[in-house]
Amino acid sequence: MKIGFIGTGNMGSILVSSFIEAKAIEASSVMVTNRTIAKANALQERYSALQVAPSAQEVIAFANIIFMCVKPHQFMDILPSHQQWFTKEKLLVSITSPLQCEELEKVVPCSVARAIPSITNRALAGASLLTFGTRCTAKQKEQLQTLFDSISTPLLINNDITRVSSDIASCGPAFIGYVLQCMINSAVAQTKISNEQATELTSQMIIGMGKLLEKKIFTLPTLVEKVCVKGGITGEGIKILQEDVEHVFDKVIQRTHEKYDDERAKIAQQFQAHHSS
Ligand SMILES: NC(=O)C1=CN([C@@H]2O[C@H](COP(=O)(O)OP(=O)(O)OC[C@H]3O[C@@H](n4cnc5c(N)ncnc54)[C@H](O)[C@@H]3O)[C@@H](O)[C@H]2O)C=CC1
Ligand SMILES: O=C(O)[C@@H]1CCC=N1
Repeated sequence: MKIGFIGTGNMGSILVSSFIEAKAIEASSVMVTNRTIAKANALQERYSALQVAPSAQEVIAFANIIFMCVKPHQFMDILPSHQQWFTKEKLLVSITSPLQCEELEKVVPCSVARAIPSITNRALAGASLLTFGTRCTAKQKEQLQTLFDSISTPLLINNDITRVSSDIASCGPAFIGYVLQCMINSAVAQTKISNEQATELTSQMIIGMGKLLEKKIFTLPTLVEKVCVKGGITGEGIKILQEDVEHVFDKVIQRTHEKYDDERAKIAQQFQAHHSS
């Protein structure tokens, strides 16, 4: 199985590194390209057998599975002009949420799937979100599922919960990372703890919490209950969080969905322009 990557920015590079390190693919079976070729060359420096191509055409011709790791509005810079290279037996995989498989199937003749990764996949952990287009064969589904099994816990999802699932699985590390950084900043500003000490304690806390959940020792609600000793100190802190944080994610989720709708509208225009040209 030969795998191609168009776009080796943040997520393209993370997927290449994770699949190779999980031994799901051999570096010699990978070909990548990127608009700024230096980013693709950086991957070759790490994995010498990996091939770098000067353009998307070589990658599509080489690979059975082609990951499109560019931003949503960049898809139409590439797909229409490369239609003849996406021959029927190939599988195009989009890693971005606003594009739906049905839309991509109208632009390329091959099979299409969507696999939204998470930065957590770089540690061969976390979830990924899979959606298969109508042309995917049983073999292609199995191949993609196996690839993502090696670096994550893949979940099959429908279009109607794509955005919210990606909010949790893919944006979640940024959201929770931001909240934890706020806790560190407040601790440093209000007490004598150093930034280094607060950061180390926070890192160990979140790693430990992840292990509790992984080992299914506690669920999130039982964990909160166990730490909140009746009449104790944690409960006082929780009261403040109830006032200020309880509904904050209503707003976060509303905002991400608004942005998603904007992106989908722009994509619809791009696709409309393509079909009527
Ligand atoms: N960053 C994250 O945690 C996640 C990102 N994604 C999705 O991954 C996609 C890419 O995101 P990032 O990797 O963060 O963005 P990025 O900007 O780091 O990477 C995009 C890459 O595509 C390259 N590119 C653009 N046009 C090209 C073309 N015509 N030919 C070749 N290369 C081209 C750019 O040079 C850049 O290196 C986005 O659609 C995003 O929604 C999905 C899940 C998580
Ligand atoms: O397309 C998405 O939903 C992901 C989530 C983080 C960045 N892009």
